[in-house]
Amino acid sequence: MAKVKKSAVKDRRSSIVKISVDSSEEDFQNEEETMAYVLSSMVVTNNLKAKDREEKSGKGAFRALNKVNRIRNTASLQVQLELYSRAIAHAPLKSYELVRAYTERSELLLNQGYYEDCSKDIERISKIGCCNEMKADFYTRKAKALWGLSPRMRPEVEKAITKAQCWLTEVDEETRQNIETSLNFILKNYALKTTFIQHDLGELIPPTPKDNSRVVGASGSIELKFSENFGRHIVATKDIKVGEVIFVQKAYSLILSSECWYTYCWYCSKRTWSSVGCNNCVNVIYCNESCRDKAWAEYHDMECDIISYLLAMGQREWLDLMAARITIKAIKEADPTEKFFTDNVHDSSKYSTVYSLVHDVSFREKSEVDGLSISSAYILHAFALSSNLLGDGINDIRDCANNEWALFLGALILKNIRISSLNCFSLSTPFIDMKRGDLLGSFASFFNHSCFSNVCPAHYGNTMTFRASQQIKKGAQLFISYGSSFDETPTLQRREQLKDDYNFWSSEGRCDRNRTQPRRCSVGVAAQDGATSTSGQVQRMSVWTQSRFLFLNFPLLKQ
Ligand SMILES: C[S@@+](CC[C@H](N)C(=O)[O-])C[C@H]1O[C@@H](n2cnc3c(N)ncnc32)[C@H](O)[C@@H]1O
Repeated sequence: MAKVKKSAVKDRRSSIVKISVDSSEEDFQNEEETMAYVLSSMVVTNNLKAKDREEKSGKGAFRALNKVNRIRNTASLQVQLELYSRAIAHAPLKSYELVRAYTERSELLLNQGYYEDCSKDIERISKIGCCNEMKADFYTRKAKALWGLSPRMRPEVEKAITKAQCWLTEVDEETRQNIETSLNFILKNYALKTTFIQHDLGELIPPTPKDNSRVVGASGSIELKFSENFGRHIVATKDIKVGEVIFVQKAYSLILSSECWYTYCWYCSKRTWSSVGCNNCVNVIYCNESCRDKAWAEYHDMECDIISYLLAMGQREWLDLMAARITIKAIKEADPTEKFFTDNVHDSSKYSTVYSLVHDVSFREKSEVDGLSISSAYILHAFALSSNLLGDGINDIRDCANNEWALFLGALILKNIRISSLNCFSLSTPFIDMKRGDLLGSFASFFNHSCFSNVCPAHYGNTMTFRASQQIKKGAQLFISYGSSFDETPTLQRREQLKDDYNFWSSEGRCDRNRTQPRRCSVGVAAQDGATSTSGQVQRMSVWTQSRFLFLNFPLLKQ
């Protein structure tokens, strides 16, 4: 589970509205009362206008293009590709700047052996169309990329070469000679560079269990229970073997970390080298047109402007974006008060299941609790500015305090930000020790914590998977670990952290025992069982490493 950074909610940089909230004397009954208080406490210094958010412009695209040209000889490939993605996101649709950004990026991708990605960019350029002087160069690059894809593309390569030759009349003498040399070289002996292989770990995602009649995506070996001590929790209905798939679901919502905004897809979270931008805003990129269209249909049609306004206000935290996204999805589903089992079935793709998640943050530090309320006011402000959800009547954000519908929406946002702060999972990146985002999935949030967890989460793209990392006896509770470095954290510190972040004093199983010896992790157990092993003894791996290891090795376990 991700922990909310306390500094993040305290440090608000916005100069648009200033809010000072001291709710210590107040006793709010519900989220609406809290929002009414916060909204009426706002001091508006400068109401945000439509022109204040960043819009697509040739200038914005050029800024990124010029930068990449300045640092070309020193910057890494990744930095250059990120700048091209920025340029593409900022360039107006069908503009010269967009064609230039795709052209330069396709050249870079070609030189690096990313033939498939290069071909995608070439396809996009041909859809927009480029000027006649660029066409000879364009078809030459196309010929190289096609040949790089497969020697079987030879007929298409030759077609592209013929087209390139046709357009040679449009270029100056020096360029013509260069292109001709290049074309002759392709025809005779164009030496293929090694093709860059992109690992798609999607094939390692286990099949989704279908044998639980009450929980979509869950195995029939588990059920949801409730007790005073643990609240809702998951219990084994039969013996579960190491490696067994417990639960697979598409995350209800996924927000990328800000450092990944122009390198990973905003919809599926996969790394992208040939991104496309949103047709409207400059803030998001997708790995392809299909992810862009799905995001637009599911939430980005509303979210697009809201993110732009939030960024203009200086609100860049994942938690703010997560709460806005969930609220939008709830509005689109339009039945946020449904019970969390609809027709007796828990379906994690429905907002009603998110609505029921734990959201009581009253045990947290007051500044943090107030920070969440203030963030919600900013998000509501962005909703009011960017959509007609609140009608035309809201000129000043303080008006929301007296508007019934605005208060309802504000309360929903506050609830969602609280839910997000208590229930999200970190999304790590295979092979790199880097957090690339945060995920929310409703049923996934019913796993309680144990420092000796028996279930291992591993998320790929926007799919969340949970497998047994130890044998689990019928009747036993299933636990995950809420901390990624708990293996190295002394018991008292671990327990205090859990108390601060989640309000329980961990006493389950052996949580209270001090760890002086590194414990043998469950992969080691699997290895001993003879299922798979690299070294036979895998010890003392962090939970993060363990989950990655499990994720990569379980397909072997199945054999
Ligand atoms: C993400 S929720 C887990 C599901 C939760 N039990 C429920 O009823 O929805 C996290 C909350 O569960 C409870 N919890 C998690 N692990 C626990 C444990 N080992 N002992 C007691 N309570 C625990 C805490 O109240 C914590 O804030």
